[in-house]
Amino acid sequence: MAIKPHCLVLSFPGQGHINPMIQLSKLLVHEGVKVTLATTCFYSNTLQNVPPYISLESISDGFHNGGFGEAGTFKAYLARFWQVGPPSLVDLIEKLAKLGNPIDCIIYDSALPWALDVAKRFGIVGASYFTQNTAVNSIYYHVQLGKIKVPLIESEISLPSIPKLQLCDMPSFFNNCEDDEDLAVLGLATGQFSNVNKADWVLCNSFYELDKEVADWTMKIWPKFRTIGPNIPSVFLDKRIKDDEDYGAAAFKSEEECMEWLHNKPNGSVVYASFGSLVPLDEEQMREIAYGLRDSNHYFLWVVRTSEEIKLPKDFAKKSEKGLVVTWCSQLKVLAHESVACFVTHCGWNSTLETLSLGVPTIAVPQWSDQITNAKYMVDVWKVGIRVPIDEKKIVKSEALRDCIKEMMECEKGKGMKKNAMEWKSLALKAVSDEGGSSYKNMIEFVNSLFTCSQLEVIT
Ligand SMILES: O=c1ccn([C@@H]2O[C@H](COP(=O)(O)OP(=O)(O)O[C@H]3O[C@H](CO)[C@@H](O)[C@H](O)[C@H]3O)[C@@H](O)[C@H]2O)c(=O)[nH]1
Repeated sequence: MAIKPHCLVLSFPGQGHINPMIQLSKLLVHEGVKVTLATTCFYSNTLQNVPPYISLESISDGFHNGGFGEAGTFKAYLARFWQVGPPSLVDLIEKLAKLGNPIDCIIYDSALPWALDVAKRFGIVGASYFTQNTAVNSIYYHVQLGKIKVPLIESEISLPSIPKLQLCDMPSFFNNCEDDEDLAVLGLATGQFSNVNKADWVLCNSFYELDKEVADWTMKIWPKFRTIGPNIPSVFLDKRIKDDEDYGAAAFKSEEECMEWLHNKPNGSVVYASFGSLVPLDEEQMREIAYGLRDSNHYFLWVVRTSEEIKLPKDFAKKSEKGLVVTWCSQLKVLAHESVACFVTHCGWNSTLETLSLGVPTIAVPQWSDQITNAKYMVDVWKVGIRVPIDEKKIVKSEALRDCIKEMMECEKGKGMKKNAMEWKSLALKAVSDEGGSSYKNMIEFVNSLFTCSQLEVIT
């Protein structure tokens, strides 16, 4: 007879959220926990290849035919979701209980704080899961407390356990929060902390060694704060989960042919560029990136999502002697490929953890939100990257990008950053290793607590 706790893992609809949460789900299953993964109805229908051992369920956000797109604005989307989501989550929990599948714990995306109230209503464990950097979380927490104001008046800010940050290193909203949409996203970011002090656990997709000071500080605020990352497919780090080489939750289709293109390039010769799943670039920025990559005269592989392709300059070939543009790729396989030398990145938190875990130095072109602060850490704290300067219109010019690529690929500075990135790779691996790694120990502590929680299902 075996006893398995049952976790409901609830993700905000978005690639940057579902990727680490599905990875967390796989780890839980590997440690003997039963997992149901849930996200919104529309988003769950777009997911491809969720592993069969994870049940997929959905809740309503009020927009069954098109998620954000149908809502028109992000503000309207969140308002409706916050109204419809909680009762829909209640229905799901009741449905699973009726089917003989009661939930023992909800691990909810910290962006959905109302899920904790639902967990409390059912008397089950509520664990908040943060998909962003601990330092960024601390910044938003201080906004929630009213200790930092937006927009920021000071030019520099000092927070406990974080290096002094200039205004230009703070999440984008501190500089530019003029419209309702930015305010809605800022509200989402600070709302993560509205009730987190009541959470039974506060989990974070990071690892202790990456930022010990802020992790120690956070543990003083929330004693049940634990770093359990990097939550990336196992093949690229600890290899504990067999054949786990893909998140399995892509809403985009990967163009696998780019792997063949990479195989034919010399080791350490290719610049990989991607701006994640969400942020649109404006046409001028797209043109400057295109020419910067081209003029570097190095091989480049660039991900331009289908919705962005229209903005490519008319004279820019998607396939040329030096370059290849694809609409999506298996980013981890690309970063792990020996021909890839560096990563031109928007510094989304998943891309940041992935590049550190695979020892690839970065050329930072942050766009928005937490990406700005992640870039600061890449350059000044972890020392794995160069940030491309912006002009007075906040555009990265092609010459600036070209020069940074040349510096990374052709100068001693680039070699130093590669060395540092390889050291982070080794620390990330140690953190998830089952031989006493910090994230591994934290994960086991959390899982063990689930095995002792009250509403356990007995499986014969
Ligand atoms: O061709 C591609 C491009 C991306 N990815 C994956 O898509 C994810 C992208 O995530 P991330 O790098 O975090 O970027 P966003 O999609 O932009 O993520 C959003 O969510 C993140 C987590 O909250 C935030 O840090 C970002 O600022 C926010 O834009 C990563 O796992 C990538 O490996 C691919 O698999 N193939």
